[in-house]
Amino acid sequence: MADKLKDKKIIFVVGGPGSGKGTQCEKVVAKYGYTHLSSGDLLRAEVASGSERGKQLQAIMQKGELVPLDTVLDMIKDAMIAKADTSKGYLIDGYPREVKQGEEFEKKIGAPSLLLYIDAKGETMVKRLMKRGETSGRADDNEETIKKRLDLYYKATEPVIAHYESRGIVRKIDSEPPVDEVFKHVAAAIDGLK
Ligand SMILES: Nc1ncnc2c1ncn2[C@@H]1O[C@H](COP(=O)(O)OP(=O)(O)O)[C@@H](O)[C@H]1O
Ligand SMILES: Nc1ncnc2c1ncn2[C@H]1C[C@H](O)[C@@H](COP(=O)(O)OP(=O)(O)O)O1
Ligand SMILES: [Mg+2]
Repeated sequence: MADKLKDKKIIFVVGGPGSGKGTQCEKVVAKYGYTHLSSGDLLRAEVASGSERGKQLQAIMQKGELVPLDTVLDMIKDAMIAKADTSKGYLIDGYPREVKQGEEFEKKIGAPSLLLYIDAKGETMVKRLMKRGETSGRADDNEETIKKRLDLYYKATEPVIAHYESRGIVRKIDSEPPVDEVFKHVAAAIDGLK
């Protein structure tokens, strides 16, 4: 089955909570027709299903912690396979969140051609998440959980960027400007892919 994923373009989209990963991914889908898979969205869909596993995931996410690696990776892989016949390539949003996740992904699926590093200041991310929390209904968009998510991002996820830098596939995108401005740089990075 995983053979279906051979030779597909893979783009990792990495950045802090509220940095704008999901926003930029939607624009990439519209312009380039890539398949957008957000690990957070996949997990929230499992929670919404009301399954026993969903209840366990909800408790972890509400605390701002990472769910077990195998759970997320299996979900991403299944979703990739489900779209393989029609997909030009994949935007993997919110994964890897730690170096080990990247290593396991490469063992089971394949190597990324590009890592988009969506970068915003801590205070910007907090402001955006507090605003998003007014309407998102997300159990983790509250002050206490946001702080934990940010701490975990700096501790566990930032090292992911350094890990891929030596391969020359990291493109750092300043996500402070307005959305369309940020997207120009995202598009330039994708246009640079062979
Ligand atoms: N460049 C930007 N300027 C202003 N607001 C932004 C920008 N990018 C995203 N946002 C807003 O910030 C919030 C978080 O964006 P989102 O794409 O959900 O981030 P992430 O997926 O990285 O958590 C959203 O409410 C979004 O509308
Ligand atoms: N790759 C991953 N590994 C472990 N847990 C993950 C994960 N991706 C998402 N989660 C869990 C923990 C996160 O705090 C929560 C929300 O993730 P998200 O929707 O990607 O957040 P955001 O888009 O705000 O960065 O889901
Ligand atoms: Mg998101």
